[in-house]
Amino acid sequence: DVYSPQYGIENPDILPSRLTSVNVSNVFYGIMFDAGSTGTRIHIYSFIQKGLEPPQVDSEIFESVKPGLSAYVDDPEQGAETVRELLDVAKQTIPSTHWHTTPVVLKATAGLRLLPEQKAQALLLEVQELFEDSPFLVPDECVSIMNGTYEGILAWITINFLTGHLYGANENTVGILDLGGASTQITFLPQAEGTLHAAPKDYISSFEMFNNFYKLYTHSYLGFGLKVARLAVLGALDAKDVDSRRFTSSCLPPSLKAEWKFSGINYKFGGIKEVPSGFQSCYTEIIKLIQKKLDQQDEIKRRTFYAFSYYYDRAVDAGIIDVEEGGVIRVKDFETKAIEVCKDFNKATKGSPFLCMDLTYITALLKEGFGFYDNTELQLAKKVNNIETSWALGAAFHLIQSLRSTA
Ligand SMILES: O=c1ccn([C@@H]2O[C@H](COP(=O)(O)OP(=O)(O)O)[C@@H](O)[C@H]2O)c(=O)[nH]1
Ligand SMILES: [Ca+2]
Repeated sequence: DVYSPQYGIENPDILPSRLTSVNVSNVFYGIMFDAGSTGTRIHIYSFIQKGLEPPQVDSEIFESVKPGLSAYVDDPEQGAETVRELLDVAKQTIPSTHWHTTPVVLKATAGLRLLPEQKAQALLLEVQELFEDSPFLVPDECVSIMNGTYEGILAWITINFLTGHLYGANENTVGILDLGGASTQITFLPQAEGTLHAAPKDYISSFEMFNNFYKLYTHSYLGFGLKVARLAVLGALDAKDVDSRRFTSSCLPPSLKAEWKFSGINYKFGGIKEVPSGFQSCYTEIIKLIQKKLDQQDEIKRRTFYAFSYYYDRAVDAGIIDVEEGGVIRVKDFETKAIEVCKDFNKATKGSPFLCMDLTYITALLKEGFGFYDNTELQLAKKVNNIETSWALGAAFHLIQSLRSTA
């Protein structure tokens, strides 16, 4: 793909009619749907652009519904209905004069990647028909499954844009860690020459955004998202006799018997009374799923990483960070909390019986998977400057850029 952004006046189709002079600030909108494995979200952005400068984000409206599209695997119409509800928010918030110039796009991630191709396509087709019947601008490939490389790159673009690292000097860019329900991404801009050589070839991707060129290290690990990892720990992934079995793990309260629904399937699960439960046995269980499965780069131990999605949510649930503030933590804070939670299931797992397992998984993923030090600092952030930390903003920028270059 080659992107050649052209700022300003080239494309009357996607810019508001007020754009007649490059000296005037211009407002325009973009709608990005994130069809994740655990939920569907709409991001409605308003952008301001001055002259030939790259666009700035003015504001974001964010709404979400659960469960995700993949839960409607056998009822695509109902799945599209959840998207319609969110699209109504866009109609309520974007001035109708701008509807026909506002692009609407949906990108699905790991939940749909894991479905049989035909079922995923049926869901996407329903959504596409919905978009085509809407008053918004519908670009080519308005509805698709995003590849994991883009998921990482676009989240990296978002965070570095929001933290002011995108233009000019690249030395201080930050890395990103995204932990979804079904997949997880790591992305950073290598500074060490050795990283570019040591990395598997397909982990290095070149990307152009707003006339800057980036050579990024990025990879999406399918099946390593938090919720699919739970199924892996329980031995329930691809199990045949799901209805008749109860899946167990030492990462769960020993006396627990419960049910859990993911991606439309109901799982019976519980703890084990016969063997010792707790952090050590849980960690041993989980390490088997992680060891030697992920690429490790030495450089990441010394770089700044922003971590969000389930890294953030579970840190909040565990009381490591404040739900509004986020903050800087160290990798070992997840481990310390995991040990505490796994020791006293009754005390600490109110809310979720999975907290011990999830914190232990996150600890193992960071240390044994990516190879972070105990002392590596992580920036936990849900929003930066009031905008969601997610690949969606990067995807909206990318969309604007590609619409302009093909106009
Ligand atoms: O705009 C968003 C989108 C997702 N999430 C978080 O992402 C995780 C869920 O991942 P998702 O459903 O996107 O799964 P994926 O398809 O990425 O594996 C949860 O922690 C959500 O809170 C978020 O914080 N903001
Ligand atoms: Ca996601």
